[in-house]
Amino acid sequence: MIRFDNVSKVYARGARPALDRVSLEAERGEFVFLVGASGSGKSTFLRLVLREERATSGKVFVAGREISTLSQWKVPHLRRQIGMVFQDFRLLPNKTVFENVAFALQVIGKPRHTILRAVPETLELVKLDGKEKRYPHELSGGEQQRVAIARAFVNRPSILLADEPTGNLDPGTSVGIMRLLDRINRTGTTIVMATHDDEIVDQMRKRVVELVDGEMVRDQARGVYGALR
Ligand SMILES: Nc1ncnc2c1ncn2[C@@H]1O[C@H](COP(=O)(O)OP(=O)(O)OP(=O)(O)O)[C@@H](O)[C@H]1O
Repeated sequence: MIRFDNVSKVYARGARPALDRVSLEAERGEFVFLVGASGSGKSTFLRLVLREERATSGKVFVAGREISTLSQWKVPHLRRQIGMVFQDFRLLPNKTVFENVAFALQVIGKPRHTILRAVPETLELVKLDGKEKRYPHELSGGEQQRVAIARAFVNRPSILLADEPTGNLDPGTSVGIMRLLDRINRTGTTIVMATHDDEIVDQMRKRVVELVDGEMVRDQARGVYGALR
């Protein structure tokens, strides 16, 4: 589903690579934690999958296509297959819960009847049915993140990328968010989650990929946050 072949990313000439010869394959339906210190290259990895950046060298494959050479006009089609969740939720403050989720379908031209079916279904999945009419400021942080996840998933993408989705949440709320991501993963969605949350990584026992200064130093099945020594 996602494959990196010897991928490097250098942002400015002369600077050290943000990603350094990374090779990795994530199959359909896998759950991968990306861990590493601040600046180790986690967000760069996610941006390359989304084609927000292009690899300086190496090849990036997403859903069977080599995307580093994908022409710009095909990028929106690529992004429809990928949902993205952020630490800071990024909801539209002047839209209700329903409208925030519906908007993701409107911008890709889905018909009204699809929206009226898919949005309630997805809000039920994230357990926010009954709160459709609330505005983001009327929700807790955990609820806002559920809206953001509903928005990312409403189009049923094959890949969900999450950049520190529990970074602004307390431990109990984070566990709830992880249960939800786990449920989404079980529908066959490939998930790559960048995180600093050691407790969550240790609880979930999923594949762990660790980056240090852009290099992949560990790829561990059913892994933990810190390497076992
Ligand atoms: N747009 C950019 N231009 C230049 N350098 C960048 C850019 N984005 C990231 N970098 C550099 O690339 C390296 C990797 O950054 P990246 O954001 O991928 O790390 P990260 O692991 O996601 O960090 P964090 O955990 O703090 O989010 C860092 O040295 C950073 O300064």
